[in-house]
Amino acid sequence: MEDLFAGLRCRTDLAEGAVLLPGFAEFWAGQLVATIQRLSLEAPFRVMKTPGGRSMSVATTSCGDCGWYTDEKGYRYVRADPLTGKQWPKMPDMFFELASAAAKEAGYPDFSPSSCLINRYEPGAKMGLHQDRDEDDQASPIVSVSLGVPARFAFGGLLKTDAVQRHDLFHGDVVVWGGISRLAWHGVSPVRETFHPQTGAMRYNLTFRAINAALFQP
Ligand SMILES: O=C(O)CCC(=O)C(=O)O
Ligand SMILES: [Fe+2]
Repeated sequence: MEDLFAGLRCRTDLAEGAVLLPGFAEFWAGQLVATIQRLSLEAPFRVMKTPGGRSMSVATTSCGDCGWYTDEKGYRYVRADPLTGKQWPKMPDMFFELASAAAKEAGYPDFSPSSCLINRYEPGAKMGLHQDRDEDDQASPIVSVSLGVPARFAFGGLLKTDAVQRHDLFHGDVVVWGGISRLAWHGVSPVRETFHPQTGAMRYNLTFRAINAALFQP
């Protein structure tokens, strides 16, 4: 479903340091989707396993200096893709510029992302409430871009038990959280079966993070 109302939905402060920017990536969105397809030829989408052995419901890949990874060895960033043995694809300039611009708009003018996790949600896929805490640089914010079919995003506080607010995220929406909200709990409800002209039944999410790649294993 096209988001016909992006222009009517307003910038929304979710918490101190956290903001929803409706439609911020709309101008780039078509090209972002095409670029994801190209990147996935080099570093294919795959379903990763949690350290406890459970399959994630999203399929993922990465680009940039390092990529987030999970398997029986734990959650971590790796400089080479364990599936192909090759470096992750370089982060496209357009990705970097979009993420930096969104961070600047949200009040983080110095954000320099080094890793972009690409999540692909098919109908029914979800992401349980979690914190993004595997990054060495927690002074930098997280920039999260939604593409394709909509999803219901939950954004809570610093404690798992804190109340969550829920927002529908549409094609081109961006959420940024950092500062004292950097470790806020967040998650995505199961994606409904619906259609988007650019992605079919899929939702994609780009999650930009600043990592000091030199600290991470090959
Ligand atoms: O898909 C989303 O909107 C959020 C993804 C996320 O939180 C993550 O990859 O850590
Ligand atoms: Fe996350």
